[in-house]
Amino acid sequence: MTAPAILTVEQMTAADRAAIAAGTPGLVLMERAGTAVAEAIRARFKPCRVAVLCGPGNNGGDGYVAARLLKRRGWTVWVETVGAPATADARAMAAKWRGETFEAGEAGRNADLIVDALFGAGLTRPLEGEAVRLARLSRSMRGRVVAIDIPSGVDGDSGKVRGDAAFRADLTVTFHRRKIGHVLEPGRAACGEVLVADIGLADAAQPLRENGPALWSERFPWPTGASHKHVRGRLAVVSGQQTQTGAARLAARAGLRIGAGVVTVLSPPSAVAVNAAHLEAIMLRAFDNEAQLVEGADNADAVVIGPAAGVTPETRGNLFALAHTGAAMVVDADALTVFRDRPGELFATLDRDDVLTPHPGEFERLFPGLLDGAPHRLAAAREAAVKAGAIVILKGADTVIASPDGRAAVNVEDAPWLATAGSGDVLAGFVAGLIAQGMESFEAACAGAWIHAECARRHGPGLIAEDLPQLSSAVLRDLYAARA
Ligand SMILES: NC(=O)C1=CN([C@@H]2O[C@H](COP(=O)(O)OP(=O)(O)OC[C@H]3O[C@@H](n4cnc5c(N)ncnc54)[C@H](OP(=O)(O)O)[C@@H]3O)[C@@H](O)[C@H]2O)[C@@H](O)CC1
Ligand SMILES: Nc1ncnc2c1ncn2[C@@H]1O[C@H](COP(=O)(O)OP(=O)(O)O)[C@@H](O)[C@H]1O
Ligand SMILES: [K+]
Repeated sequence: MTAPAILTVEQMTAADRAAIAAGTPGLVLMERAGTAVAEAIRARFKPCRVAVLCGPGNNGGDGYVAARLLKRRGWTVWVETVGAPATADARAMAAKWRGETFEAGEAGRNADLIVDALFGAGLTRPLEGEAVRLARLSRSMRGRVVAIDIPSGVDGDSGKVRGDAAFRADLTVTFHRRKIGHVLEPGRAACGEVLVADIGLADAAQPLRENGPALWSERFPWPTGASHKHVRGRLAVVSGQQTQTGAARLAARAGLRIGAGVVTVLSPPSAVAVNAAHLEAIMLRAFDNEAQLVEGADNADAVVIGPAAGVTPETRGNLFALAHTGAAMVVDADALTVFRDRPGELFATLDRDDVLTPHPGEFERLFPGLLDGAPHRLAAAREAAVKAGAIVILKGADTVIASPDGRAAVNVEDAPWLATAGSGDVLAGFVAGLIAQGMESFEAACAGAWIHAECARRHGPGLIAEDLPQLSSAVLRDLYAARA
């Protein structure tokens, strides 16, 4: 089982060319593409009046095919063009279309459903003129817009809108694999549901992967009959001061739930009483200086440092001290922010199996200008991983996980319920809990991020961070039942 790849436009074009070179004509690929679109529409909508908006390139070519096939099934269909067909394949498909054709804006009637076949991967400049008007119209047609390949105006390589207008679709039918523009915002939201249709192409090498069990489940660290708690993995979590202890406990609980055998909260003296009052299976050890912290983390396989740790010199010192213990570090929140003026010191301390878990604000503090300067957040995360020499989880609706060795994955399913205080602390605990059990750090980061989002999806509205560790049990049970 391999996780589905996510391609750049160039990789997609290469796959397309390879198929044509191997003997499948472009027209056959286009017929398959248009067929997939027509089938998807027939599966989701009742017969209605359809306007297929066809651009000059091969995206328009797919549109002519879909129009023909829907009309053959008795649907009322017309084509509205923005530019005459300009590629050989699009011209051939336009010639096979025998129905009504208008220049966009001249049909003089309204459709129940519009199919956006204006531009796909080949969009080279912002939408103009009539295309802009149609893109704006699509925004007011909720429930009635299908995009072919990608909503026109969205850049396939970044998810960004070229210029200031792009289509918004309810369903996007793309081919072979998702492209980056389907998974990164705002393109991701503009796509609506994404259906990936197989048109018989082969995969490219070293691509971005969809994050999901196929990527890591074969190497998930399940206990065996010979396991005992110390073998299962030891996790330590550094607590903040007296009034800031909840975040560390959330991380600790998450680590325990996800299977670490022994979890210890390492607490400054001021916070020992409050931590003690709230911990049961999780152990507690006080530390008053770096030496005691290292002693407390002795034998830990992984540590979490940062959640509500305090943006203080002590947090920096604690991180440096833990870096020498041999435990893999998951560095989150305050332990990221505290290096804002000296990120190089953090990077010099990290090993390649350490994990940084910044949200975009923390990312900007460590890698100033990188998010805005990079073509998209995947590229930013990849560059950050190389710079830091560690795994980077760039959090958000479209969470990206990147390794300095070039591997990268992205969460493709929505989990908006995670936008709640403390959920990031739980993520840090999940990831560290998996690393403690011996899972390789990139795969642990991917598994932690996917399980985190899956917990939220299963719970839905009303989720609070405290719910997440408990919710992981059902997700783990299903993964366990599905293991090979
Ligand atoms: N790859 C595959 O395997 C398969 C791909 N398939 C399909 O092909 C699609 C990609 O086709 P494509 O490369 O022809 O690009 P597409 O966007 O249709 O048109 C580019 C044309 O538009 C023009 N143009 C660009 N921007 C413009 C603007 N703002 N305003 C006006 N014009 C603009 C641009 O002109 P230029 O900039 O070059 O002057 C060029 O002439 C893909 O999305 C999928 O649907 C399937 O058939 C199955 C197999
Ligand atoms: N709209 C969203 N959709 C999916 N996940 C989200 C969304 N908003 C936030 N998240 C996730 O919620 C978590 C929030 O973490 P973080 O910002 O560190 O919050 P906190 O510090 O309160 O724990 C991250 O894992 C992030 O990816
Ligand atoms: K399109």
